[in-house]
Amino acid sequence: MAEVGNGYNSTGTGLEYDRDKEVKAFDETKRGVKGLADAGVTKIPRFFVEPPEVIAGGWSSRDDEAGARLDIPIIDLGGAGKGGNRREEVARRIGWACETWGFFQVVNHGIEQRVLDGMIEGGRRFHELTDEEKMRFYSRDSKAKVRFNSNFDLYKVQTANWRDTLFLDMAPEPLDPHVMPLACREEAIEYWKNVSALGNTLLELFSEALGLQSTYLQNMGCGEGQALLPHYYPACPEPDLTLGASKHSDPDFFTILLQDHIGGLQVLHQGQWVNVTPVNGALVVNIGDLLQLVSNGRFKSVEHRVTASAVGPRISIACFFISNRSPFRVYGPIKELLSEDNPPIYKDVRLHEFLSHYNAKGLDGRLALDKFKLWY
Ligand SMILES: O=C(O)CCC(=O)C(=O)O
Ligand SMILES: [Fe+2]
Repeated sequence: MAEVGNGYNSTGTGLEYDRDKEVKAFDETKRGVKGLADAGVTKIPRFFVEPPEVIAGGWSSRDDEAGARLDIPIIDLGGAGKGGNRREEVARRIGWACETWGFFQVVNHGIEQRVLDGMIEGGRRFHELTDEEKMRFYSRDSKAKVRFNSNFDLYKVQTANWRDTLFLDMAPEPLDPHVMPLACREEAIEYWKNVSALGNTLLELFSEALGLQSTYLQNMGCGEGQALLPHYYPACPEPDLTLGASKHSDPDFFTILLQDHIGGLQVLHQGQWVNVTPVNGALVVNIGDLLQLVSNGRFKSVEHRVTASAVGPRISIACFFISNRSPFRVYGPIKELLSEDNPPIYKDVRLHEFLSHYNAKGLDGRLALDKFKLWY
């Protein structure tokens, strides 16, 4: 049967379309999605086309019952430093946000606007390098501490995302600045110093919100590893057919995200997609699967996605807070949080077991943590 258009049902079994070959050819250009956008494609390749039901239902902000626009909580961190007059109140509010939304934005976080703007511009500069300069960093080797690619899970997933990413593994081993692209080196180092300090403050606040000693989560190594990911979402010629990032939850303890003014990030809240409206100067914080696991399900790792847009490029910088990657380190529900009324719902799991599960599946939107649930 002849294949029509670029519909999802064109699965690559037809004579005219060899999906694997097309995916490989795309990868081998080492130009990423930006290469397609720059070439002026008016139709996106079929392996980017999502089934319509995957895209449906989420283009606008959800309204609450009173008709007001619903958005994730915004938390003012002013006065929330150690000994600050708002510390307790802020810890409580963060605890509430982590239990109900798994996502919130922070303002008055102490990182200068200049540093935020510099990081966005650095990310832009990297992705807008000439193909030749950028290609030198193209790699799918997850051991490479600096790597650029499009769709880290390109060969594992059904449908690719309209996005390119630079990965910078900043910690626990310090990253040699000389291996970082000059286009964003200074900006990334400065932003990372600031964002890792904010990460430490958040870990203290998360600990306090859980009723634990301030240093509890830090002592568990929750923020020892940090990866900085400048993402680039080019303008898309057919934004209704694909996504910038598929529905997923983050396989880390938590993430701090800096986004530009374009928007497109959506959070799944009570079964509906809620837009995360860009707020100038704010940072988005979300709980990852490992914090859901160690908090025994109290903090929620919530699924999110990024829509594609005809307007772009959109730039965002994710900072993943992971552990020190010692493969045999075991994470499980924190004993102090457990009781007869709150028995463990997750198993203790070795980090390598946890991560290999994620590496095998890519961003596929399934609730990965369920695999580590205890059977009752
Ligand atoms: O770009 C965004 O807004 C979200 C990125 C994201 O979800 C991720 O890096 O895990
Ligand atoms: Fe994410």
